[in-house]
Amino acid sequence: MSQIHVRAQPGDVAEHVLLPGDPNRARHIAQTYLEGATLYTDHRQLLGFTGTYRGVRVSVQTTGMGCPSAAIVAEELIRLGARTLLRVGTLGGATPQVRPADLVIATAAVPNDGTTRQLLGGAPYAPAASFEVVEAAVQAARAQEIPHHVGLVMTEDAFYASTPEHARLWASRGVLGFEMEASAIFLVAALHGARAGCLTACSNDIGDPQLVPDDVLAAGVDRMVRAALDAIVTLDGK
Ligand SMILES: O=P(O)(O)O[C@H]1O[C@H](CO)[C@@H](O)[C@H]1O
Ligand SMILES: O=c1cc[nH]c(=O)[nH]1
Repeated sequence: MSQIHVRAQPGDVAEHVLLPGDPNRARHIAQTYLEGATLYTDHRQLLGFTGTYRGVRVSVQTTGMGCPSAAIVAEELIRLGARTLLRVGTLGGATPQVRPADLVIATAAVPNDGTTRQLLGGAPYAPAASFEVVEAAVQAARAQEIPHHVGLVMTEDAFYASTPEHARLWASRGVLGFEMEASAIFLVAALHGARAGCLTACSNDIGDPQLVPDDVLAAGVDRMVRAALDAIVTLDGK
C-alpha cells in the first residue's frame, strides 16, 4: 500500500536506502552513482529513486530537514520494505578538529530534538547507529583513503539556536558536530528492528554563517556518498 508521504508501492523501494535531507542531493546521487535509476516518488519534493550500485539494488530517498520529517520518511520506508537506512547529510562542525568537508561517521546522536522525546514519552535513551553499519562505513572510508572522524553527533531542531559556545560545551563532551535528523532515524530504525547509520560532510562551523565553498563541499559530499555506497555493498546479504 502506498504511504501517506512516501508515495511508493511495495517493491519500489530497495532494502538499502540512502537518506539525504536535500532533494537535489538525492537527484545527484541517483544520476551520478546509480545505474538504471528511476524516480518512484516526488510527492512534497521528497524525491525517491531506485537503481543499482555494483549490482546491489539501492534507493535514495530525501528526508527533508529536521526530525519530524525524517521520522515520517524512515517509518514509511520501513513499511515499504527498507531494512538499512543510511543518512548521507551535512553537519556543522563543533570542534576545529572537524575541518571543512571532512567526513564524520556517527556512532550515536545526542537527541536534542522533540521527535525522539515524543516517541519515547520522555524516557532517557541513546539513539545509536547499528554497529555493523558503522563498521562497514569505517572500512569503506579506510579502503578509499578518505580522512574521517568517528564519534558522537548532536541532533537538534533549531538550526539558528546553536552558538559557538554551545558547540564548545558539547565538543568538550565528545560531540563532533551538529545535524538535524540522525537521532530520529536511529530510533525509528531500532523500534522496527531495522539497521541505521549516518555519514555527514562538514558544511560549516556551528554558529558561523560562512559555508564551505561549493566546490569543496561538493567534493566532500561525493567522498561521503562513495563511502556510503561501498558500505551498502558490504552490508548487502548480511
Ligand atoms: O544537508 P542535510 O542532509 O539536509 O543535513 C543538514 O542540513 C540541513 C540544515 O541546513 C539539515 O537537514 C541538517 O541536518
Ligand atoms: O544542522 C546543521 C547542519 C549543518 N550545519 C549546521 O550548522 N547545522
